[in-house]
Amino acid sequence: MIRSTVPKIRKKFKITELYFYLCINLSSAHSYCLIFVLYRSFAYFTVKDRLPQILTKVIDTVHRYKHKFLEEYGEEGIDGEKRALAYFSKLRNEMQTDKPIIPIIDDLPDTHIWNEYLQYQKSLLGDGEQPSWFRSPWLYVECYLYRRIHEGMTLSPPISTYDVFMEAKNDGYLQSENAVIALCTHLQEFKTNIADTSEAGCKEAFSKLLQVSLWGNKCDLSISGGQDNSQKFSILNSLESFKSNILVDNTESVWQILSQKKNSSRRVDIVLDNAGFELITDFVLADILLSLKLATEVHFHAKCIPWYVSDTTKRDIDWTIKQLLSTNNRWMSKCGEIWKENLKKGRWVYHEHLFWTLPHEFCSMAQTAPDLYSELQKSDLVLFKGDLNYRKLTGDRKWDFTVPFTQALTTFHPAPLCSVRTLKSDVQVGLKPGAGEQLAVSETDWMISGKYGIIQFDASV
Ligand SMILES: O=P(O)(O)OC[C@H]1O[C@](O)(CO)[C@@H](O)[C@@H]1O
Ligand SMILES: [Mn+2]
Repeated sequence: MIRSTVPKIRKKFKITELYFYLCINLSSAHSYCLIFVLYRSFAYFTVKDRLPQILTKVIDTVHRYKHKFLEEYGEEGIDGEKRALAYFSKLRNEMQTDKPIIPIIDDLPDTHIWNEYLQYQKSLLGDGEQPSWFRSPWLYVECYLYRRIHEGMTLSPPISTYDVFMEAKNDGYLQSENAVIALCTHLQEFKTNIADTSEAGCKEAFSKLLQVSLWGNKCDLSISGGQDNSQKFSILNSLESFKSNILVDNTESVWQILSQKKNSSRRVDIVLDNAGFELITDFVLADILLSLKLATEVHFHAKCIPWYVSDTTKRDIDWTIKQLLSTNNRWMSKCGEIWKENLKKGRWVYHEHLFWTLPHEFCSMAQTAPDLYSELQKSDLVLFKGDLNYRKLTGDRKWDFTVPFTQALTTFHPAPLCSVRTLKSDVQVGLKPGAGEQLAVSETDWMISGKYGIIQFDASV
């Protein structure tokens, strides 16, 4: 059991407890209710069903690419494919039979950090106990799975650099094309009249695009187990009706911080989440930040390795801009041109750091990745996109719903920051007394359905 070093936490169901109740107490009548509650935990469902489903899709993808590997690398490509498939089948078996978590054996810059973290997990258990797939914190095992998938490819040359989620990410973008067109059109048309737009009009435009970026976060391929989860229609017309689903809306504070010194140099950082439609919504937001002179530089932080199926890597950014440039839709290609130029001229800056693909909570960033922490300290506002970032911001603990966001962040205060996230896991803070409980009465899945969202700000540094 992981213990928090911070006060006022609610105990989180650990997979450990759950597994043992299921195995040992199934016949005991008094524990029946408990089993039921635990059995319904999202963590358990994720590790038992969703992660094996994702891994099965990876196996299928690598298998389907056999001919491409043969074409590209000859027989060695086939050997690589076989090695990767054997690795993934073994990994799936380890996960499904609750084998101990084993050290990472590839030789990448983060390998030793992962192995030290495993030692740390061991130290939290009793003597002789081993962390295993069902006896470890959810955040850790889920991140570990993606790192093992990366290891599986790394150890399978010559196909090592192939992104096993690339196809799903690309398809997600292509299936969202109508929504992308609507958004690019909206942005560029707004910008043609920007000089005549009042302060109130600018604020409204910003607020709208911040909401679009929020709802763009519904489209992740991890929650859907790798299945299509694209945005099929424009969300611009639905914003008004979605507004009541924003449980914490600190847009006003975000606006205040950005508009107070308009025209002076200001840096906004966006810690990106998913590629596909969500990435377009983030680019649109970054574009309006510059166009409204709310920021002079936007810094993007992406993942160095394929992660949580749909998370954005450098390849996804390049691919997305290429796609925009190659269409014959006027506004899409215009967006592509402007965004490419922004990156070239340094108005948009791309960053990668391996800390984003570690299992660590963000409150350990200052120790584990001091260079990244100092980089974020240069920012006037850091936007954290998505659910996984929220879990890491809050340490993925079962906080009381009413605990202030600033308290759940514990020591993580590099700069004013804002989480823009749809709820897809069972952690939420900063709600009004009774609000969470009331939602739970009518919608048991309110924390995991993606129907609700937050724009949650914290200014303490
Ligand atoms: O892309 P996001 O918003 O970080 O969501 C990732 C998903 O993966 C999860 O970790 C569950 O697998 C949830 O937190 C969330 O549903
Ligand atoms: Mn994601």
